[in-house]
Amino acid sequence: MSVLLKKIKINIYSQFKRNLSNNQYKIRRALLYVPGDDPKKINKAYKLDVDCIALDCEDGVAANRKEQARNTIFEFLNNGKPKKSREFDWGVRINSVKSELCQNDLDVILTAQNLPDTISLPKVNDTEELKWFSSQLERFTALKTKISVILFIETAQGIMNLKEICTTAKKLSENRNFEPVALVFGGDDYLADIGARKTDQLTEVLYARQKLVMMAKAFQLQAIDVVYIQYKDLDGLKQQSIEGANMGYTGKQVIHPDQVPVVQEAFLPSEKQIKWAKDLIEAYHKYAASGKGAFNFNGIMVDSPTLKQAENLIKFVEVVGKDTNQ
Ligand SMILES: CC(C)(COP(=O)(O)OP(=O)(O)OC[C@H]1O[C@@H](n2cnc3c(N)ncnc32)[C@H](O)[C@@H]1OP(=O)(O)O)[C@@H](O)C(=O)NCCC(=O)NCCSC(=O)C[C@H](O)C(=O)O
Ligand SMILES: [Mg+2]
Repeated sequence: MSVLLKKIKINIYSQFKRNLSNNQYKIRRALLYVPGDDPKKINKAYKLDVDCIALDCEDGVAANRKEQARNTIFEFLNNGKPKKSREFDWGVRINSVKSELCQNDLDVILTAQNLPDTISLPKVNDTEELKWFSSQLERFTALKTKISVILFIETAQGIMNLKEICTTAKKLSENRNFEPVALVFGGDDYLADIGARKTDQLTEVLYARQKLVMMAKAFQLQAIDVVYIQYKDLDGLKQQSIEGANMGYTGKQVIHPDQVPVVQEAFLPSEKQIKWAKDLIEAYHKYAASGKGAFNFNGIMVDSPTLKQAENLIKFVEVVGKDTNQ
């Protein structure tokens, strides 16, 4: 970690702690899918420096291997969360409510000796599905503490009903044993659902991609961006990751180990951006003390929204630093 980054951490650590909604905040820059029926890939994922792993029962697993996947994941859960040099999110992606595989997945996953940190629920279409899912969770007495849930929005219905879905998730979590922590934009499923044709610029999903990030922020949830399936093209991945970060996304879905460092790096602000933010915050407070709300900062007008942007950036750096020792 650079000297600059260390200084920033020391100076404003207490401020960050106050600003975070709770100490459970986990960084989720890369969310790596690992096919649940493939022990070799699971062991490989356990050795990677990755923020977030989703042992997959859903689309990474063939229809005739679903049982194999949930039983393999059950064994890995029973063996316990692997020790890594830093904290990471140990999750399972189950099948969607509509698939009719969801209940079987939960029956196996939630009766393991060790529960995952997070359940990913794909293809959430409406609040009825969420109510059904949360009522299913009530059956598992092992759930003594709230389990984190990542909601996947990847259909036209899901995008249309997004506000109600988020409102219901938050409301249900007040009395039920789960906590919504993030929204994922399942761009590939969404494309298929609306019958769009994929372009490099993703203009065909722009509205949905922006709506998801806006709604996530409105409900204090993390926003996890589309998957980049050309997994050998790391330059293209970097470019799309930076684009997502610029839109307000805090992470991205990944499918291959080589994608992990590229994405995790792309979601970190650069040293130049960190210095800009730090200098701006200092200047803002200096000018504010002398009674100025807006001022010239290196040729741009700065006022409170710009201050907030700089603070967001520094807060993000702090959370990453705390979780990853970077
Ligand atoms: C895409 C792959 C099928 C490619 O697999 P493979 O040909 O085996 O790749 P490599 O030979 O380059 O692999 C090198 C080593 O890395 C291991 N590996 C590969 N992928 C993973 C992984 N995901 N996790 C852990 N380890 C992995 C290989 O075993 C090799 O290991 P070694 O031999 O020891 O060196 C494959 O990458 C893959 O299956 N990826 C996951 C696909 C998947 O999950 N798809 C569904 C998720 S995407 C999605 O859901 C989209 C979203 O919902 C939406 O709607 O948009
Ligand atoms: Mg999908």
